Amino acid sequence: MASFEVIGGNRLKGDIIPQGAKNEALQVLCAVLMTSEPVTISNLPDIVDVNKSIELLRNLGVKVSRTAPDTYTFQADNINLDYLETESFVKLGRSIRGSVMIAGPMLARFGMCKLPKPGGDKIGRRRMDTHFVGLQKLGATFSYDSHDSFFHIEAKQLKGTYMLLDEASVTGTANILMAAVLAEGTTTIYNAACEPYVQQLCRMLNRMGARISGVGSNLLIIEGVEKLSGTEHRLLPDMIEIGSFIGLAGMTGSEITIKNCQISELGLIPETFQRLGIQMEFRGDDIFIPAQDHYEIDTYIDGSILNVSDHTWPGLTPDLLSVALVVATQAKGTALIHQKMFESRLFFVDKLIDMGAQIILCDPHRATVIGQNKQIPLRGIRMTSPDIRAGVALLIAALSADGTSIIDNVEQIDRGYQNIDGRLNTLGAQIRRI
Ligand SMILES: CC(=O)N[C@H]1[C@@H](OP(=O)(O)OP(=O)(O)OC[C@H]2O[C@@H](n3ccc(=O)[nH]c3=O)[C@H](O)[C@@H]2O)O[C@H](CO)[C@@H](O)[C@@H]1O
Ligand SMILES: C=C(OP(=O)(O)O)C(=O)O
Repeated sequence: MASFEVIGGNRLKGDIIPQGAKNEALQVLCAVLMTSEPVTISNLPDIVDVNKSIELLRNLGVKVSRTAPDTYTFQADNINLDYLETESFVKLGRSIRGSVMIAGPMLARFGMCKLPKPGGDKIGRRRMDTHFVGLQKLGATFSYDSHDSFFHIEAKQLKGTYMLLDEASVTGTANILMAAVLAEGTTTIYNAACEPYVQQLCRMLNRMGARISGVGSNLLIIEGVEKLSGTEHRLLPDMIEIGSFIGLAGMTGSEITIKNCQISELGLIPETFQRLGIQMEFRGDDIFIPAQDHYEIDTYIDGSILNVSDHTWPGLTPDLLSVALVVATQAKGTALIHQKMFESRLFFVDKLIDMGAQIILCDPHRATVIGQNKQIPLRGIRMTSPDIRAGVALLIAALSADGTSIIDNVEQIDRGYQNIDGRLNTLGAQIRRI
């Protein structure tokens, strides 16, 4: 198990380029299975989850060639369905969330898919019903083996239909959408997720010959086509990494420019951090954050306490609430952090409390944070990263703290942040991998 030793208290300075988006990568990598022609994807981050997805594709028989450090060409013209029966598939499938998104493409192209319950963060219940109910509505038959947690789905011919999803699941929408693209007739998906990840997947599929309209809304209409062709696709910058860097800059009083952010795709993320008191300027497509000795949390118009909560897109993504929470600990003022979607994502506040933060965990979903206005800095301690975003929030806390911290289990952070220690050290951080 790897750890970071972090010497806190340094101000960072300089430019940083966000990596390509992890959660978009996991979707579009599965979409290469939709055609026998070459698909080139660029701006792929070199992170554990993406590399595991690529390994999964390679093991399925996809030809993979790396043409630049962040660019790969994939050709799924000779898929080995027997791989789905192997131990290697079970192990790899269980280790990442993204593996679930092979279901839609495999079903559409090969009439079947088997897959183990996917991995990803342990942040509460992560049910898969929306995925499989949607695929069943397209005509697939489905079974689940609770002994080995295996899903099995098959269909001779998928048929378009109308469906109203019971929740706007991000990966569920991607799965159903990919199956519907090659179904016979028209599919309407209402209450579809519309995160930039899903929008990018739709744009990529349309370039491959799909006929999807309503992109960016929660009503997708898909006219089925017989086959798709190859394409080239570039990932958006990772909006969660951009939000993490904004929080890092505010918390450590650093002057940082985050380059090429595609600001128009960030939704409420910049505004959320502005309301927590972090100043920023949009300079073209860069976000400049000036060094700030103090920052103050906004209140509502009537003076009541700010509530930072997640919502399906275009609401605030749940993946940034841990960072927002840590930022609030050193602000002037009080905020309620309300994580509506996941019930086990706020427990990491124990570590922040050990560092000296003033937080009341009201229940598994809500924490009240009383900011210290940087008058009492956090103290460095030893802690373990429970999940990817709590891990990065703890790293930000450690970088702002007095003294040295050790963060264990940084494999969680490595799942989604490319060379985070190296990149932050070039800005003046002191992080050592031990
Ligand atoms: C690989 C990937 O892309 N992972 C992301 C994806 O996971 P993933 O696609 O697995 O998450 P889902 O969108 O399916 O759902 C996330 C959680 O929110 C709940 N839920 C969801 C929609 C809804 O309208 N109401 C509701 O309560 C679900 O029951 C579940 O507990 O989306 C999550 C929600 O943005 C993000 O945290 C994950 O980083
Ligand atoms: C929860 C996350 O990822 P995953 O769905 O891969 O566990 C995340 O990216 O914050």
